[in-house]
Amino acid sequence: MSSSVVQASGLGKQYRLYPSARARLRALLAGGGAARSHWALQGASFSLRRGQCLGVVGDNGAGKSTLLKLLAGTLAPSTGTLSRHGRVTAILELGAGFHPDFTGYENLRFGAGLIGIDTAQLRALEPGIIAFSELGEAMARPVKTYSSGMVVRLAFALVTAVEPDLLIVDEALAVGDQHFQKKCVERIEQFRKNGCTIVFCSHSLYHVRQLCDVALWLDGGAQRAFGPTEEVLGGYEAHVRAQEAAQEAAPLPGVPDAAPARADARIETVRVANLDEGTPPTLQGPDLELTIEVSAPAGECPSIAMMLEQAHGVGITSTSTQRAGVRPQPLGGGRWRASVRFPALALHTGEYVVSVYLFDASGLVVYDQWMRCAQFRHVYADSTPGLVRLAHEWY
Ligand SMILES: Nc1ncnc2c1ncn2[C@@H]1O[C@H](COP(=O)(O)OP(=O)(O)OP(=O)(O)O)[C@@H](O)[C@H]1O
Repeated sequence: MSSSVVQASGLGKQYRLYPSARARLRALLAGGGAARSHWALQGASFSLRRGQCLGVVGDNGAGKSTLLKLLAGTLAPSTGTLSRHGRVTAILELGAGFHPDFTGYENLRFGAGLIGIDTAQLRALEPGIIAFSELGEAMARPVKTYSSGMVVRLAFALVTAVEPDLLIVDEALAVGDQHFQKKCVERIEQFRKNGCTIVFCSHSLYHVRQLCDVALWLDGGAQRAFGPTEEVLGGYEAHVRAQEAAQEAAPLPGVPDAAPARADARIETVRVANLDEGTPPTLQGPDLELTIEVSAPAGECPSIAMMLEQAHGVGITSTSTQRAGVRPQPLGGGRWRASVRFPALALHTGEYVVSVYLFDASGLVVYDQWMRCAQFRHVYADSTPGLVRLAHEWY
């Protein structure tokens, strides 16, 4: 038997938007009408095994909540199929189903029935639920007298009283105080250790990195990527940076404009070693190695330089043969070659670009420049946040 707990195929949710409530009513009564169709989610396809933790990421309005509600069964899909195996518990809009005039005890009984806990089971579970919620005598008060944090505590304690096969968690946990958040995360972690499958939606990429082994990136309702967390978040972070830098491609700092191209002084080829066929290609292996061939005016040994920067972000480092005190290798006929290697490239997972420069012998005149001429993806196995791994020691 397959160990898949969730299997989604082509899952989509379409809403019909009407210009006014009156138009909506008219459409309901008479059929048709001027509805505009809006796809909150389209074509989500993935499967999750027992014990996997999925992080759902994306910009505001990307369709994350819609996907979680479909998985939880509180929304019906417009397209596609979804199969779920075992007990499903959703921590969505926590406490939204509580009745404000009922006491904590009454809401507990009422809520337990809704999530399939019968009276005998609740009797056994109730002391543990109340202890976890830390509500004590407040349980006898109407829920309308509770703070939002107290409502979340009661709801979380109830819905997690029985360990599910699939746990769906949205950002509701951000409501509680730090002490309670920690308890919630510990309980979720415990479930996970016991083999529970978890779907977790968050704007905090840090938490997605900490908790999830797979991630799904939604963009405008469409599934952009699904796979190992670090690979998906790398793509999503590049997208976020691209949006931030959308207006201008920042010029590289400190490099003057190139002189008009001359036939006898130009960059001929730039080659990055060990790239695969992807778009962008991924660097295979830990080293970044670049080989540059140029033409230079007769009798002049040029300086060859390169700059490495984030594809959508900051410059990282630059180096030149002149500064390094290295003479490019003469190939004859005014052609020169230089190679540079960054052993065990000390960058975290992300997309990077290389620009290459040809300077005169003094390193002052830019003969030619190939801006952002090679883009690649670098994958570093450890998912620590940040850009670069600096040498350091803890003591
Ligand atoms: N009931 C609804 N009727 C019409 N459109 C809706 C409805 N619910 C959501 N949408 C739309 O569907 C899209 C996806 O919404 P959703 O709430 O799933 O996004 P999200 O990724 O969870 O956003 P956020 O991060 O801001 O919570 C949005 O454009 C939203 O306006």
